[in-house]
Amino acid sequence: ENDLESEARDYLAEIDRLTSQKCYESTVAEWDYATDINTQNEKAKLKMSLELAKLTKEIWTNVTITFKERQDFKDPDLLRKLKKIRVLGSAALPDDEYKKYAQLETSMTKHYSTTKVCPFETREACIYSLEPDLTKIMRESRYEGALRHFWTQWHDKSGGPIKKSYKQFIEISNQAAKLNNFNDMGELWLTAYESETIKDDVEQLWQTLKPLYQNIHAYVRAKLRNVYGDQFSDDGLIPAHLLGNMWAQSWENIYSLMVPYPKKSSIDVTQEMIKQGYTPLKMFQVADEFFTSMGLIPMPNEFWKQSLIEKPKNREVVCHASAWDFCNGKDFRIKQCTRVTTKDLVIVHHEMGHIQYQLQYKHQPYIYREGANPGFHEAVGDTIALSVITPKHLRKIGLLDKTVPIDDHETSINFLFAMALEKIAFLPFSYLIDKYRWDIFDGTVDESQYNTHWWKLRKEYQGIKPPSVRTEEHFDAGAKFHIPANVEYLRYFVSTVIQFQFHRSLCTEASQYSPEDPAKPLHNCDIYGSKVAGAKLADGLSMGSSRKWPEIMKVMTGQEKMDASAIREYFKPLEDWLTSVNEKMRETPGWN
Ligand SMILES: O=C(CCC(O)(O)[C@H](Cc1ccccc1)NC(=O)c1ccccc1)N[C@@H](Cc1c[nH]c2ccccc12)C(=O)O
Ligand SMILES: [Zn+2]
Repeated sequence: ENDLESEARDYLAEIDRLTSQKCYESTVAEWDYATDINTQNEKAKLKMSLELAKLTKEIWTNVTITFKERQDFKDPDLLRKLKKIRVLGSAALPDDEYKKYAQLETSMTKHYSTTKVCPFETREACIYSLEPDLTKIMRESRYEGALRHFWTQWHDKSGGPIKKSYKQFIEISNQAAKLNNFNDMGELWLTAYESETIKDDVEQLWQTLKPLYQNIHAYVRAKLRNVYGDQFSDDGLIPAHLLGNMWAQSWENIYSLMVPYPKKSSIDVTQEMIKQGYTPLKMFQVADEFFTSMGLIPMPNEFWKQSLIEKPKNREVVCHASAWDFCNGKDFRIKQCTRVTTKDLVIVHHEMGHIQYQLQYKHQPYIYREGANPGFHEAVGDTIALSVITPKHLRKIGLLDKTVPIDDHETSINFLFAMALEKIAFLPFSYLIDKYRWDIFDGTVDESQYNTHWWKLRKEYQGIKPPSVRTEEHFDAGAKFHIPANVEYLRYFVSTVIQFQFHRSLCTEASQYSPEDPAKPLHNCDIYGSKVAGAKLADGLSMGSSRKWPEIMKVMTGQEKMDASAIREYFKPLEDWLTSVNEKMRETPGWN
């Protein structure tokens, strides 16, 4: 066998040890900063981040010089590892450029995480935070003036001030991409999907699901017009501040304004959770118990000791939820400013899904300790949450009264409608975030058009409009965490589609669903306690990114492709109901 090949294998093993140690130190510094935003922690974080970048670049240099494109290497696994190491990302930048890049990203995220806004119709101090204050107001308030005030305050104060930084950040990002032999950073991001056709595949999925979205949009528009009549004109658009969410990305919070069958149950168990004295810790324990009921890995002791699951009172933190792998196979944490709500119970499962994935692949070499593609990582927790949120499961854990009927048609429509407000409404949003950034990265749009382009896409894909006049003084995309924090977003669109494929496959495995059996519809499936479903999920997750994702998709679902058949099957009863109801209301789907 080629002795250079065995030398390469030994070097890669050495990389594992070197990188894991530096990764641990850098992640600790990152955690200390994210859970206590101050100058000292910021400096330490930036210092460690630069050191990790230097090490990564050193390894890349050795690999590319010593083992440059060796066609004679036979071992496919070795070739896969070398190919992955070659994509350096921002670490390709020269030190001073890298420092600027890291500093910009840190300061934009700090700005987002610490922005405060002023109260409505009172003279109180301007100390309202996004979490929990504005999130609660956008969820609960039905007072249009207040919704408009807090929407405008947040967008003006969080986005506008970082516009210049973002422009610089884009430029340095593209420099990094070019150093990796890509045209722009958008292209580099897409390499994570290892597919020539990912953009076309996503566009195709969107075209398939767009009619269902437009049906939901038409129904919601009609119902909101009944409540906020004067806000509506005949342009067919929905004002963005009326959808129960600061970014109009998921609409489940306005369910109570438009329940299809009001006499039947709903899946908003927030009141019941409060009544039963639920705490954030209890929510995490309930989630952990779901995973272990399927034979999956329990959260380790470190997790319970080190996680930060409530917003501290005495210091600034990055409240946007995240799940952390400290690269040493032992230390895993979640940081979440948890509130006792149904939505946060779903988010707890979402975050714990990330940790479960990290636990499942922790034995993999460092280079493979990631999702099969970024969408897989986002889909794990959401797939579990699809079972948790069913009336059947909520009953099992005592959050839905046993006497409440759950198998009749009306209850199903109520449930599917609530799920569509979360999942279907989310599709155009999760698609346009990166379409927007691809257009900036590839130069289609420059900073003089940042806000115009944002609202062009928001209208075209979501059929929404801003509640107040927006100009190029503003930077409304910057009001969404993932833009200042520079987190790729296509992963959530991919996740929304594939989580239903995972759900259908695991439900079949758990004999909770069969296409022929009308008594076992997909939306009623709860895989809780199914060891066979757990084993199938673990098989896929434990592979990390050691194989191309279609191979792992096949292990988990029997098919290799992303396809919309599962999500369409899940929502089919609702789609039929919506079509007929919209016709009766003479509500024509779509907008011009
Ligand atoms: O952003 C999140 C959750 C945060 C996260 O878990 O995805 C987090 C984002 C993040 C990435 C990088 C740095 C900081 C934050 N991702 C992770 O923690 C994570 C962990 C391991 C691997 C990959 C990502 N959700 C999206 C939308 C979303 C998708 N599914 C959901 C379910 C419930 C609630 C929201 C969502 C949002 O809020 O717009
Ligand atoms: Zn996530």
